[in-house]
Amino acid sequence: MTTTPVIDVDRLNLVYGDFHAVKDLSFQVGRGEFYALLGTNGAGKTSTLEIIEGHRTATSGTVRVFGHSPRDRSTVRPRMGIMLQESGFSPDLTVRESVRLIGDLTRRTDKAERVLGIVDLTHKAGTKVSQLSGGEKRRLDFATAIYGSPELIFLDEPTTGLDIQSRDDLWDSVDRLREDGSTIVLTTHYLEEAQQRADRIGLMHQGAFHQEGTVAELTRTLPAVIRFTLPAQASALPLHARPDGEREGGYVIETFGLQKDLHALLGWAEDNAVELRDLQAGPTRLDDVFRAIGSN
Ligand SMILES: Nc1ncnc2c1ncn2[C@@H]1O[C@H](COP(=O)(O)OP(=O)(O)OP(=O)(O)O)[C@@H](O)[C@H]1O
Repeated sequence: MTTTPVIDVDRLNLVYGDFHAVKDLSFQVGRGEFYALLGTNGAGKTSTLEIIEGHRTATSGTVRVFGHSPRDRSTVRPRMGIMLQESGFSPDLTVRESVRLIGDLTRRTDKAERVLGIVDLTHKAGTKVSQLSGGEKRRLDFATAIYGSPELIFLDEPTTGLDIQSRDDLWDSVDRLREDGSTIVLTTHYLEEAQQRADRIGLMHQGAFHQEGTVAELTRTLPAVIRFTLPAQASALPLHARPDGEREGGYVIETFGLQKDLHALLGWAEDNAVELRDLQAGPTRLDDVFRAIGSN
């Protein structure tokens, strides 16, 4: 990376009592990057993010955000938007007051009406937080994170509890922020959201990286999969197909040469006048990379 990274984590360790939660973790996030920090439950993602966000002190190691210590709040906080897993808004404040409070805290300038419009909460501006639905609270969290269009935005499980339309709207807003140059750090258990958007993924397990890289780099460690169903009367099997186990008459081909094997399979079906039903073919999904964590 030629320019100073927005986030620079070097041999970070965090110990809770006698439990080593984050172990010698090092990674960087570049300006404008969309970085997803993913992992199994208890892997250490939240602990790591809390240190980067300045909410928690590391046991050892160095963390720099925009070249500064995250504990240097007055320098760093105005440049960060944070959407935590659980919002900490006072239930007695109205929606508008909550947004303005974050504005005061971060010393960013913006209009509450603008961000409330983005998350479709304009009509709730005068409503108390305690009277919002779960999804509306989540949208308020997002509105406060993007108030003043910060350079660096942390999204911790941003779409949990959101309906499809709200999810799409949220990702549209994130896309626009990225076009304007914002850096995004995402944690989520909805892996397809990360798979679709992240430039790079840090996949944590038991306090350390299991893998780090682009989606393509992570998924190419496992074979692509072709699935299909054969009619009962089919006598021979194509290529190295094996029974699916989950579907009667279903077969699976695992391959590191997807295009070549798919071509061969279609040729075999043509030559043998066999109809391949429910044919699906595609690269490994991030879910499969996750499932493989425990097995290697
Ligand atoms: N305050 C604490 N005191 C002691 N142990 C803690 C504390 N906070 C977290 N832990 C432990 O540290 C480990 C990492 O927790 P962390 O919340 O960072 O994981 P995570 O990757 O965010 O998990 P999840 O996906 O389940 O939210 C867990 O085993 C957790 O039980």
